[in-house]
Amino acid sequence: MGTPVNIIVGSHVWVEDPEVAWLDGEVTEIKGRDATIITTDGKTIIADISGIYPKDTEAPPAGVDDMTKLAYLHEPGVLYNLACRFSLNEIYTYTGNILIAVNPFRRLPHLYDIHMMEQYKGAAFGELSPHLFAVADTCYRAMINDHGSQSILVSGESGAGKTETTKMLMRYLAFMGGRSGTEGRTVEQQVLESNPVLEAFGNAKTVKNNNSSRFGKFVEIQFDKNWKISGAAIRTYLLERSRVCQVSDPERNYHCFYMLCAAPQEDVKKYKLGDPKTFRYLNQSNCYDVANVDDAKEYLETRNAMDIVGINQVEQNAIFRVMRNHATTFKAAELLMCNEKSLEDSLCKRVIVTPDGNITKPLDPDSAAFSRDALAKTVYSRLFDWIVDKINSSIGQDQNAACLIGVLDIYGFESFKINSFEQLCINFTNEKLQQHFNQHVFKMEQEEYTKEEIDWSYVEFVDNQDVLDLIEKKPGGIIALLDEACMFPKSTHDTFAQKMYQTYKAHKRFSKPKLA
Ligand SMILES: Nc1ncnc2c1ncn2[C@@H]1O[C@H](COP(=O)(O)OP(=O)(O)OP(=O)(O)O)[C@@H](O)[C@H]1O
Repeated sequence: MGTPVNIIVGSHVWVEDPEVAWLDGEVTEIKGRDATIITTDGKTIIADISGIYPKDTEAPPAGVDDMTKLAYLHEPGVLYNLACRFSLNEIYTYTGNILIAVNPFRRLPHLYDIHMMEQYKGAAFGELSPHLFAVADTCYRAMINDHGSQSILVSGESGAGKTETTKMLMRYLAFMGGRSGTEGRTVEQQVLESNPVLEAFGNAKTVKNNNSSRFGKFVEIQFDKNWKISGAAIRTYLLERSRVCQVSDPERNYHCFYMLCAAPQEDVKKYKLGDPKTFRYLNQSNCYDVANVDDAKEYLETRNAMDIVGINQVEQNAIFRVMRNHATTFKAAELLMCNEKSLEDSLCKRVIVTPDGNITKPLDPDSAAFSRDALAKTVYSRLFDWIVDKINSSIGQDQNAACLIGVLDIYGFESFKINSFEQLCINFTNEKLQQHFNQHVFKMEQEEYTKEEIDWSYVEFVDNQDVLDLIEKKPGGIIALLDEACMFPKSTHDTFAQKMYQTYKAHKRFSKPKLA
């Protein structure tokens, strides 16, 4: 995007650098497609002319508060602008009506206090410094003025600050639409207070974030005809199930397991607990503690938060009993309140149905371990859904709500050394969101330009419809192929991979890995 410019000898440019991403410098020579650049820090770099970008030498040193004010809107220009602002503690920057937040990794309480909220209340968008309160305020006013529901999408990679941002957005909406002087706990208080419970069961320490949300969340705040909050609902998506049985160093399983192991003595006895190092699902990683987190204290706080969101003592007991089902089948059966023999049989034996009757066959240890893990994952994810349902019924929904504001806090794109079905789902979701974004920002903008007969040929963007088709098309997409493969008893990972290589041989969005 931006105005195309010719790069000539003497141009100030950005050139890619493997260590610091981009370096700025001056072009001293151009031979064919090769440009020689002397960087500001004295390096000489020869780069292909298509990979260098013009630098705006007249840009203000403090950066600009809206990227649309940049002379050149390209990656190095955007990053440099964010860096200039960040060095002055300005963590927010606009791109039109989109807000970019850079994680400060330290508390900035003055940014979010009540005085700040007062300032943004009713201020026109862009009038004050970029801030998430401005986004929430615009959203609230748009709901009132257009009488229409609104939503805010919070996206970014793990650790970028999505959950913190979501919490602040909710605080602002509660500030605008909350009811004062109501008896008991208000809807908005309950929504905010449900965070510690959801985080105990849905968050874990990962490489990137000590408190990483391992699920997506859509919080719907409902408003009545006086534009006061009248109900709320929390919907969750894609809880990472594999973490329940598989954790690699230096990550942890879900926080609640470590909290439970650090519970007071009477609870430790009741749930037959012990040192986390003695549990298979916890000891696959050497990480048991998180810096500045006291699991014993968190346990008590979580129980307290459960009281607040309406999960009673009997239910809390049941939750912790179910969670603590991974040891021997004897303890698991007792805690799950089921018959020990039936549980053992269902994990260690397989029933084959034949015309002459059923044959029961013992499973080999690997297959039995697979059944055990499958049970643990299913139980945990159902428990999580149950907790979310419980919170929702305790908060209460307003069936007659006039409008709602939704805040979506969902995983960003993920690419690990080993990626599973979970990453496929997460990345597919993000492709969908990307398309929605494209449609919203670019396609609508182009229509506006066409209507006003303005040339928009320079507004380029990559349409990802072909990526979506590759994954979701019925029939022929990857999900459809996988569905089919799951129905063949003889399918293996390998036969499925071969099928994909063959089907998508010529697809430009699909490539076969070089190593098997
Ligand atoms: N606005 C902020 N002010 C101060 N600290 C912040 C802010 N945003 C994020 N942080 C810090 O960064 C950490 C990670 O942020 P957060 O958990 O919101 O990331 P996330 O994008 O939701 O990550 P994940 O996808 O892994 O859940 C927080 O625990 C907090 O310490």
